[in-house]
Amino acid sequence: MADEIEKKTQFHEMGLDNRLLKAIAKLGWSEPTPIQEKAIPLALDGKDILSRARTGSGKTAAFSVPVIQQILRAKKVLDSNNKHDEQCVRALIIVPSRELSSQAHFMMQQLTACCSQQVTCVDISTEADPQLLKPLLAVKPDIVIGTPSRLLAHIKAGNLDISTSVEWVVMDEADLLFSFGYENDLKSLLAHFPKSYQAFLMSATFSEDLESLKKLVLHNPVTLNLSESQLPMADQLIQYHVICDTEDDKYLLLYALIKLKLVRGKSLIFVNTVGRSYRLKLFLEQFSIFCCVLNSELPVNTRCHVVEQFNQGLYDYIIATDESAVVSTASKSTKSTSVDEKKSKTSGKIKKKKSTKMKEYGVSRGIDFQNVSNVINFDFPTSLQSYVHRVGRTARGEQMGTALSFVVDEEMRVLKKIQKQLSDTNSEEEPLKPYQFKMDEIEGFRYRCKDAIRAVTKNAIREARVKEVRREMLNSEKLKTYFEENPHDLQVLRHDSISRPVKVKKHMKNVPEYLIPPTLKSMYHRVPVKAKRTLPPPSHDVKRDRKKPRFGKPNPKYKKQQEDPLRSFRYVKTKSKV
Ligand SMILES: Nc1ncnc2c1ncn2[C@@H]1O[C@H](COP(=O)(O)OP(=O)(O)OP(=O)(O)O)[C@@H](O)[C@H]1O
Repeated sequence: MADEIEKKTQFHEMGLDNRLLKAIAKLGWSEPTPIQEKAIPLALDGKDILSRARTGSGKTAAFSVPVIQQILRAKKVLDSNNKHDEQCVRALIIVPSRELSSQAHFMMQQLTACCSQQVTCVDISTEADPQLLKPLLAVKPDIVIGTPSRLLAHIKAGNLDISTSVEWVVMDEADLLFSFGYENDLKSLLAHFPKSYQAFLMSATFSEDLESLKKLVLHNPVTLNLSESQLPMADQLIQYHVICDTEDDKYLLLYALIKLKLVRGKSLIFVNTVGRSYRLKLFLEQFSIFCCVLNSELPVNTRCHVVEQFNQGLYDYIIATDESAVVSTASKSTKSTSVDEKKSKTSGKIKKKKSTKMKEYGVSRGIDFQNVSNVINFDFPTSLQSYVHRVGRTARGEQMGTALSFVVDEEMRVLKKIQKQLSDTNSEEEPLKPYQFKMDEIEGFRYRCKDAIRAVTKNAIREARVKEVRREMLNSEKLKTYFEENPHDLQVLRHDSISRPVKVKKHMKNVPEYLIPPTLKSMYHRVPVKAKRTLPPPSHDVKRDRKKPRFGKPNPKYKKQQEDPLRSFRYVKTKSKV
């Protein structure tokens, strides 16, 4: 029987260079993920690949490993022929956003840690001015990573020539390249490609855009469409939904879950609009629950900074806005109603607005937030795609994760739809299990909660948004010289940014004993009170806290799960309101 079980190909059986194997070992990866196991050998065999694998399944390394391996191999051949001086750009990694560019660069750096002298890599999305990166490109790094527009800008500026030397082209998050509005840039870029090259298209979803790209870029490709589910299995990712009677109940529940330490570890909280992200941030801050916001309004520098700080453990909570879902629904309904159609035909403005929004599609999409224990859908997403991408920010790689969705009456229809779309035909269980929580047990919190909701006025939200802009100005490289010459302006700006739109209420930081529900008392006191927040705080490491299962194989020794209140919560198999 055991012989029948197909043996998994390990990294060391793929013919990889020792330096690469050493780097993989350093990352603590004991075995390849399914997409890596399939894609790496095919790529090393010279095949073009179109690959779809679920979010968080290790696609970045699935193309990075073979690219590095082939560069090492090519260099070995050159060395043996004494052609040491033939340095050139050999691989292009094309990504749809600057965040993803620096992420792919970071992964490349980690994988080339033991051969960084031999394989060089540059991320050209860091600087807007092509001239600033000219010296870095002049030495012809082996791998160049960037967005289509930045690559094109450097080609046009004469800093980069890809017409003869490039042997490997990768398009990561390929389906987004078109929806981010890069179609024309991509087509122009293609005109600079050499006649023959090996190409990989990586994506978490198959779409029409991907089909178009496939025709443009790939030659006779192998299609890898991993038939795994869109999200990790229930032993790695546990999904709950909780029905809230009113909008205020969402605030009450989140506040109580965090304060009662039922939500532990780093969490991403998703809302549907930018305004709501500031509203929630200001609400939570009154209870000394500090978090940062991530939305498409923020400049890309700030967004990268937020992700960096979160990954370093400076914050435990990010409130992310995922307008993509709202926008795509809006565009669909525009198509389906004749009245709206007329409107969009007559009003060029509407169309324009839509396309800029599409460019901003999902600021969190594809981002590898590190060690996220929980994804909380404060607002329920409006499509399956959006749900999958949000929830895919947790339980990444081999880690465990929990997704908890708050649902009010108006969101019930979408919940029902997503339950159906995600359900396993062999099981009667709903994928998003009902999270049993007795709201009346936290009634005592309601008075404080109402008070805090009231304090978040429209003015306070506007001030919070302005504050972000001020902060951006303070961090701006471009304004540095101006502030050096005008120190008074800098002082005023600094002073302004200290004030808070809504006051932190110190007495609301702690939960008095009488508010703790009797059923939760023992659990509440078992969890050690966090050390006073100083920067950097002790980051909550999921790896440390939770024994992880290997890919596809749950770890039987996994015990700590029972200690995490969210994961160990028992759900009752009664039908929810859905
Ligand atoms: N073989 C492996 N073993 C364990 N962890 C891995 C392995 N390969 C990658 N990882 C980790 O898994 C996480 C997710 O990887 P990656 O960002 O490449 O996923 P992805 O498939 O590109 O996701 P998305 O579609 O959301 O961008 C990363 O933190 C990475 O370090």
